[in-house]
Amino acid sequence: MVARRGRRNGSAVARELNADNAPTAEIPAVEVADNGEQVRAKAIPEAAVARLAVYLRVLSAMAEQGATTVASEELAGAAGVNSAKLRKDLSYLGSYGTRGVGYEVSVLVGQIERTLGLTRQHKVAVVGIGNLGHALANYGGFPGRGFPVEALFDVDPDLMGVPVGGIPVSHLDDIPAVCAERGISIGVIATPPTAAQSVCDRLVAGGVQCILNFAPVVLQVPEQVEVRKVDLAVELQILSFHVARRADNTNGSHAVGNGMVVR
Ligand SMILES: NC(=O)c1ccc[n+]([C@@H]2O[C@H](COP(=O)([O-])OP(=O)(O)OC[C@H]3O[C@@H](n4cnc5c(N)ncnc54)[C@H](O)[C@@H]3O)[C@@H](O)[C@H]2O)c1
Repeated sequence: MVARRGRRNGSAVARELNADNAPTAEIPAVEVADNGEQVRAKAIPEAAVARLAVYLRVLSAMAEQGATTVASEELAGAAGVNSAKLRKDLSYLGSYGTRGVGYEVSVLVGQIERTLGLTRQHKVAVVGIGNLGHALANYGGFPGRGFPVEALFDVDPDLMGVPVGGIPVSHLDDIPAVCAERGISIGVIATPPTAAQSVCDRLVAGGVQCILNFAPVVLQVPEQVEVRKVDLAVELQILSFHVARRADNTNGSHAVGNGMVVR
């Protein structure tokens, strides 16, 4: 992950957080002390934060199937990481498991949810209801993970009032009022790049604290607003790099038997 900063209107900064996982970026974890106060705990590397989200998905599926405990090897295998990395990641939460038993699924789910700030719902608005926006608005998997889509915006007159995934599309100009009224905390930008900055400004004016940006453009935001940029082309380029590296026979994957590897 790369954080870029730039100046805007004097004190405001441009901040763009890319979706790749450079090992240096760290996120301070927040813990709840015995007296209920939130205290800063150990910083967690950005890449580990991304893996925590994967562990949570796997653990939630295990809990649904009735599992109460899980061995680190089993959780690591299901999450596609090696168990040393898993144990290191969970140690950031102060979770070390019990020898011979492993981790208590419900306890670990609670710890990861608290660390990722998932103990409350984050309402999402999607702006730009074209190909990508339609897919995101129709995707049923977000609400169950704590991210209900509660508002949709576009400028296309043909889309105004039309429900997509059950939510009627509103006009771009209504972003600040609707976001403030519905308590939207995450804005997803799926507009053409030329429109992305003005969309972003409206989301920020509506009190949105986090932006997930699919448009291929760097956004200027106030310091307190978090931006993540999603670029599938970059992911494909990273895959291409690994394929090229494998062709050179220099990759460092760990064999775990039967020719399979975990990463
Ligand atoms: N990051 C990725 O991996 C990835 C993948 C696919 C697309 N994209 C990007 O996502 C964006 C959307 O792609 P798409 O294929 O859905 O495009 P699309 O043309 O199908 O949809 C864009 C939508 O944005 C709306 N729009 C235009 N100006 C607007 C404005 N000012 N305010 C609100 N809405 C506005 C249009 O009416 C349209 O409905 C593009 O920027 C594209 O480059 C990124």
